[in-house]
Amino acid sequence: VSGAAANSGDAADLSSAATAAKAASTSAGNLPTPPGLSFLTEDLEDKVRSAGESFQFETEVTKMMKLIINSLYKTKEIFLRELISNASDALDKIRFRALTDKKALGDTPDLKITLVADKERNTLTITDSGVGMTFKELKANLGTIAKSGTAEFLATVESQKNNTNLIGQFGVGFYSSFLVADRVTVVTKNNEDKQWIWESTSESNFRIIEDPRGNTLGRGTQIVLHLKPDAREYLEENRLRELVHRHSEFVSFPIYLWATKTETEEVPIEAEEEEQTTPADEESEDIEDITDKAEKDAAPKTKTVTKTVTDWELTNQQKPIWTRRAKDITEREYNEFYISFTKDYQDPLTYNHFRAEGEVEFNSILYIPKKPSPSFLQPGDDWSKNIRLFVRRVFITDDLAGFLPRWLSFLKGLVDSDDLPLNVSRETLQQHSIIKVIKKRVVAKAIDMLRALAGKDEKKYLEFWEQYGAAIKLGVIEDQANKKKLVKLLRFRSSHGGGGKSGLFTSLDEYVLRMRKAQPQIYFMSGENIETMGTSPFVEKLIARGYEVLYFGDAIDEYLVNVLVEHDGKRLQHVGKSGVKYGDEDEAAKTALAEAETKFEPLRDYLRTRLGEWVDTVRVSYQLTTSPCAVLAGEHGVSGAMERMLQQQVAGNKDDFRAKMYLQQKKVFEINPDHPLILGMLEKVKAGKQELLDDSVYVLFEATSIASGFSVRNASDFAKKVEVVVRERLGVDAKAEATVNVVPAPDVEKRSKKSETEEEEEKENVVEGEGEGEDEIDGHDEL
Ligand SMILES: Nc1ncnc2c1ncn2[C@@H]1O[C@H](COP(=O)(O)OP(=O)(O)OP(=O)(O)O)[C@@H](O)[C@H]1O
Repeated sequence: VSGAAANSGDAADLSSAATAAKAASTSAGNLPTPPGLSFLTEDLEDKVRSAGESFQFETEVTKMMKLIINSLYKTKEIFLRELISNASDALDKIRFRALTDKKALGDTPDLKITLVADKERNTLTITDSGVGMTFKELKANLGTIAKSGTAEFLATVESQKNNTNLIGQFGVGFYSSFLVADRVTVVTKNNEDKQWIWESTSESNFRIIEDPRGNTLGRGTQIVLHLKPDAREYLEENRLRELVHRHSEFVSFPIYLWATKTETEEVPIEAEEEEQTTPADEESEDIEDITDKAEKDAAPKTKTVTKTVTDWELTNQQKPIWTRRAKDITEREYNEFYISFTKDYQDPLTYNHFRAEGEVEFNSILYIPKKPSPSFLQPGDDWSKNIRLFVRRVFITDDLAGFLPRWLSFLKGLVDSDDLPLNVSRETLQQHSIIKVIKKRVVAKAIDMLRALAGKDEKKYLEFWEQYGAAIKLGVIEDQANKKKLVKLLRFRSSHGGGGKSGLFTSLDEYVLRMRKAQPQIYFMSGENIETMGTSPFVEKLIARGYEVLYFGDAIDEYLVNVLVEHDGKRLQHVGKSGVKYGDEDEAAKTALAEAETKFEPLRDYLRTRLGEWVDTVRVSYQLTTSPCAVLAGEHGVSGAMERMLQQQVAGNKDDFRAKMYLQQKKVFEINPDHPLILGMLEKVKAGKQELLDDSVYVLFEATSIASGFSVRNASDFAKKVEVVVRERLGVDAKAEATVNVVPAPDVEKRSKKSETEEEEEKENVVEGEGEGEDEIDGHDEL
């Protein structure tokens, strides 16, 4: 091959380069060239470098490449999984197209992936007969980052430097080639275009040239990786075999490795060889002749020889795992399939493989990942690609927006339908009645899977609950049809079994089983953490009496109780809200309460007036034990946690009248008739000394509100009143003021006005300083 001719650049040279390439393709590298594949020659690659049109990578791509190289250097091997997965996607696309366009497969009907390692040239070549790329696609797909959300992803990963696991959760795609290669050449041929060559050395640009050889691929894409010195292991057949088994076993197209193997063969023994081994003494006796003849007949006519042959070796199974019988598949196979299918870095938490029969027939495997995606249940999360749809083993789409309800956005898997037509259009797919039935069945099966897990393996279910509990709660709120089943999957921390941090999880059914005789309500407390909920005065009393209280600590719980209302005929009752009933209140207790109400009437009157701005009901309660009083939300009011959420809502939208209305609801103030403080207050009121109580009552009310889970209304007022009360307690004059000794600041320093150049210089220094890292905080005036 003439390098000079190939480099000179006119049309005649291109055709000579093409002939040269074809010739070289018959003897490339150390192995015989695989039949049916042609490779780029070095001079043709030189040609691309010198004559190809140059393009800049999008900045995002350069960032992505750097990130991949810096964070995945320890798991370089994933490049092969990524490239095979791209090849498989491209094969899926052409297979799908061929469903409606018979000519799409043309002269390249074999759908396959091949791997060829060339030790001499130090290249690994991955070829597929997939859909290929047009010039436009090539330039866009391998030069920009088309996927929305990638910028966001880049920011997340960058903020968690070297978080290999995080980056592993996203397919890193084609750019992972640069983990092992310092130069990558891509040859591609799409039915709609000519064959193109793309080339890059991972710097800021890439080149594209029309392939001077014409169409050598038929259709598809060939990726040539020029391996870095430390990536030579990927030239070893064994290593490649092992990687395909580990990461790409379940790719549904055949993956062939061009490999050597030793074969043994029986070959006839040559004539001379035979002579050497046969005694031929012509002088011998007849009798000996006969023996010799017998020996000669018995002597082997063939021998075993071993020889090395090079051939395509099929490295993967391809029979889709979901079409096999569940009892023949090991857990390991399910897990490996999951990893290759989702590109997760760890095994799933659980899975369900089933065949639906009846109205519609389909196979499905559903998986629950161990950890949800970082954007799980966040605004903007997109889970439309979580379920892949196949029709009779043919991949149809992985874009099924609306297939899974939001609460199931963590579920991953596939559905392979026998009933949908193969040429179903992706656009109208969602409206297809069969899809609607499949959807329903999948949701039902997912619920079954969770119920089975909860019933079979409580520990694992709680592991699930810790990660996805909010999703189940969301399901109860949003999925009316499945609400009943989902309620059974709810778990809450409870005062049963110790409370506090060790508070065990319980289901509502278990709670109901433990309910006391005549107990009419399921008691719960809400708040930010279990410690404060567990020590609130309401909970305290209930626990002291032997009742169980559930702790609702998630923001979503506030919405949940609005929808849940009751379970098994028992109303859910916030213990910090008006309306708690025990069911054992007898006539005697009722009379005692009525008497106490009358006894405390003067104090109740006084409190209603003093706290009238915030409280509309003051009542006596025997529900308090050691606490003198408690603040509750009225029946239509909201808990402290909800109040804070609403406050934020109002801060963001001043016109949110509904939220404002809730916030304006007055509270219920309960007093403990057996508490000495309350009795003392009653005495003072009866003696007409209310003014002595004014500040203390206010302080008591605010402090009790805090203990009951609400926030203090006016912190500075509260602090002032606390001071008043403390002064009283210490006998310090209420009007005495602190001696203030104000030290005046030094005089203004005289400075001359800065020249413009000085100011510019200063600005530049500040900008430079900002770029130098977070530690460099010295010298900032504010600090
Ligand atoms: N072998 C191939 N044949 C055809 N097109 C390809 C091939 N490899 C890559 N592409 C195209 O280039 C695009 C970008 O590939 P890349 O691997 O970077 O991302 P991706 O495959 O879209 O996503 P992922 O991150 O899941 O791999 C692909 O979407 C596809 O359109």
